[in-house]
Amino acid sequence: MSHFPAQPPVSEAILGWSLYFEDQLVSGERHLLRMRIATVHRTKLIARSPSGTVRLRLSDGTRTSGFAVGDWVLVAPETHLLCRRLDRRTLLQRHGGGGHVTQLIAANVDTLFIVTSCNEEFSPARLERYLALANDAGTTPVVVLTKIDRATDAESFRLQTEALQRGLVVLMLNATAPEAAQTLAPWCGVGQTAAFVGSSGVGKSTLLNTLAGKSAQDGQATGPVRETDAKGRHTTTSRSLHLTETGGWVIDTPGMRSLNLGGLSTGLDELFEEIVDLAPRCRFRDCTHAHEPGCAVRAAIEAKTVDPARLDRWRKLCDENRKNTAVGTGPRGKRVMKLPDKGR
Ligand SMILES: Nc1nc2c(ncn2[C@@H]2O[C@H](COP(=O)(O)OP(=O)(O)OP(=O)(O)O)[C@@H](O)[C@H]2O)c(=O)[nH]1
Ligand SMILES: [Zn+2]
Repeated sequence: MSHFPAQPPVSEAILGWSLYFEDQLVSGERHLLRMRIATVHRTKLIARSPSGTVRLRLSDGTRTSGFAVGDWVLVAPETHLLCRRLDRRTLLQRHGGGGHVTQLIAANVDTLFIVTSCNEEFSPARLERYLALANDAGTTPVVVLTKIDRATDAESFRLQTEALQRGLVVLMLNATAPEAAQTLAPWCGVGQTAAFVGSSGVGKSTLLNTLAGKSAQDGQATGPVRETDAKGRHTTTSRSLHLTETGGWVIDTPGMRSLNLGGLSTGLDELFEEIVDLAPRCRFRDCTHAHEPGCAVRAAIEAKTVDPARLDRWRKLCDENRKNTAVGTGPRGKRVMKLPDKGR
């Protein structure tokens, strides 16, 4: 029924299999095939196995929305029936906003390449959202600054980016140059998985094609499956897993325009460490760093060791996260807060 272009055979190690997943197998599961979800559609799941790509058979009632690109699954050898999803090492997920639906972006991702350009597209506030997402998912964020060939002040973009999180790796490149693959190669080694996020036009597809050794014609521009949305428009909705020339995997994440934060645990603390670290030195344990005497954060702002804009954005993101973490029900304007449903 479905036809797929021939895929080169790969080993399980290249596919990203590790002890973390091996340890989850129970007796009676060793004969099952181990595959990684390559694309998630509304009614079907496509998986990558060491020998190629297959469409999985799903038992009645299986909802594809519970799976993410990059997931490891166990599959019956002959029938290709999906038996079980293994626990994820990392999970990138997006909050729907308004407190409701969480959308799975990708699973078992080691590195999140956050792509932005050295031009007016650059926004510290947007980068912080992606960083919080990466931190919370357990993935390593790497910011990729593109279009350095068109910028006269690329260095200032690098400095601004490095100030966003302690120890943050920032790469600078021209996405259209072949050397770009070399710059990203340390995060794309055998068995490693990376995902790309960023606004439209920053160079994600260009980088993905370079890493996967594809030309623009057979690459990402024509790669994703197009589906028709509710308004009859064609939108690129599917994320997919691509093998890189260095033995790693990259996942593109089309259609991520806005990024609402919600349900985060430690992601924001890691991002705003310079502020969080100071709080225990404030006179009051519940200091809001707004007007209280003896506030260590305000003192640091006075001393110019903390950027006041960071304090503002930290507050805003914490508020947003808090608001979206509890699900609002009841009529508008009179919100009854309740905790998110169990087992989601
Ligand atoms: N000069 C230069 N052009 C670039 C660079 N990065 C991307 N471009 C160009 O910018 C345009 C958009 O790049 P894409 O790779 O399609 O951007 P994208 O992030 O995949 O965008 P979407 O598919 O809309 O999400 C293309 O014409 C690229 O050739 C760069 O570093 N330097
Ligand atoms: Zn304070």
